[in-house]
Amino acid sequence: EETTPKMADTIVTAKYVITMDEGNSVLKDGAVAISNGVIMAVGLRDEILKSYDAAEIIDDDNMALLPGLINGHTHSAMVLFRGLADDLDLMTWLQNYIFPAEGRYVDEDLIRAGASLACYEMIRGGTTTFVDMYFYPDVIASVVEECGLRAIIAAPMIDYPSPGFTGWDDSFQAGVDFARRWHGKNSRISPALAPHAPYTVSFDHLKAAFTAARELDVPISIHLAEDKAEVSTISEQYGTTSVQLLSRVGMLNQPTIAAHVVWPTPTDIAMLARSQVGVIHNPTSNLKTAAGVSPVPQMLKAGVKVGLGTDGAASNNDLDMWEEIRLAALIHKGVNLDPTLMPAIDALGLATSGGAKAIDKADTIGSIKVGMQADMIQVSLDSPRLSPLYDVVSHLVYAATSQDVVTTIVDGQVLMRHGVVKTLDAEKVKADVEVIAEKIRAGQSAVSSPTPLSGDGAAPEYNSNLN
Ligand SMILES: CSC[C@H]1O[C@@H](n2cnc3c(O)ncnc32)[C@H](O)[C@@H]1O
Ligand SMILES: [Zn+2]
Repeated sequence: EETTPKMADTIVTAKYVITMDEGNSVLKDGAVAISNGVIMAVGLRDEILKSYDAAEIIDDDNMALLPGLINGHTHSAMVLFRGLADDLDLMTWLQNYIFPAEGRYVDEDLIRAGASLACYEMIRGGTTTFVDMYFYPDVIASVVEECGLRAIIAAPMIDYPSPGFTGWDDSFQAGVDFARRWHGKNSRISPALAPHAPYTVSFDHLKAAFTAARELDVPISIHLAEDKAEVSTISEQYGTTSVQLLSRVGMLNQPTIAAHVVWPTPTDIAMLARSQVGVIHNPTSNLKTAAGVSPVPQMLKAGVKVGLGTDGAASNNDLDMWEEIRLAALIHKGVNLDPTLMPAIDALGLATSGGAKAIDKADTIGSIKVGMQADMIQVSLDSPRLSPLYDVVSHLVYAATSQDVVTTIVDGQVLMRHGVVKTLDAEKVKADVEVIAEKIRAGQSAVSSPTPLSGDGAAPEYNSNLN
């Protein structure tokens, strides 16, 4: 008996639909119907095409369809500092090179150009949600509004003079104002507060950020237990660990996105497992700065929510989540001498369903299920390097690259099709970046050596080269 097809906005078909639902089901010859930015049906291709009609039908051959990737920690506009300072330990990199460069060059123009380049790179590579922490968050939010991505944008708070701020008081006030302005303004943009790290924000100020976040009903984003220098500093200053310091502050009982967590103690891991903290693993950045390797399998076993991130492109040096997925699948096998750790599906989970849990958004994104937001990507399986195919998840984790992503959809809106980003003009993005890069080149050639720290425990010299 003929029934009238229901109307959808878009139907996307795929040879494999990798749902990342509770059972990690993979649907062969499947399809998804989207209406008003939400997934209204998931099923077999023939059934969906019989039951639904749509203005746009994306019915390409040989595709994997999966949830859009979630980059749980980055500093988008730092793409402008890509390659500026490499092969350094974290604190030397940060204090002697990056903080001074930020003091010298970061302004609204840099942030607009950098965030646009970062969003272009993320859409191209299949990232649909990112968690950002950087200066001028209103500018970042306006770029995200225009390009169609989804983001948690955390306003920076730090005790030292930094771009746009003379110190804690005005960074705190600006962060609170930002959160108020963007709360509920755009369903794709969630504001957050970002006290930078336990070693750059005092105990009282961490407490103030926590109290404000609770009152404003927004999450916290923070760097935590990243390297051994931080472990020593916090131990000397407070006689405890960074995780337990956050516990004293009360932050473990508040939705908190904690980046890195390379050096948790067993007690820290048990506390994190009972907390509202999501940990974001940043394997490339941690390797490059020689911070170490986060004990992710141990945290997952204990029940900690773990997602995946790139960190900024100045320590990565790109925003490619496929590289992070592969590294997360490989590195823990190697350091633990155990090939069964981090199987492919678990590594993919860090960037999708698990990442959504870590950033407290699992009820809306991270899996392909009826009622979820329509954030999904198509990966072409046509490349010779993906042939032959026996196990699609194995190929996505161990063989695919960001260049294999051909379609990126957020909130039902097609941001990239056939590998062409539709919401940002690549030529304009590159031209705008080049204007800023020229200023940075000129500035760097005028500075013969990095700004040194003026002594043990000196404040980061953000503004040392301003004026
Ligand atoms: C206050 S805005 C964010 C601030 O964080 C700096 N940053 C970038 N990467 C890292 C990292 O791995 N650890 C600590 N801080 C980092 C960035 O340069 C900004 O100053
Ligand atoms: Zn970071």
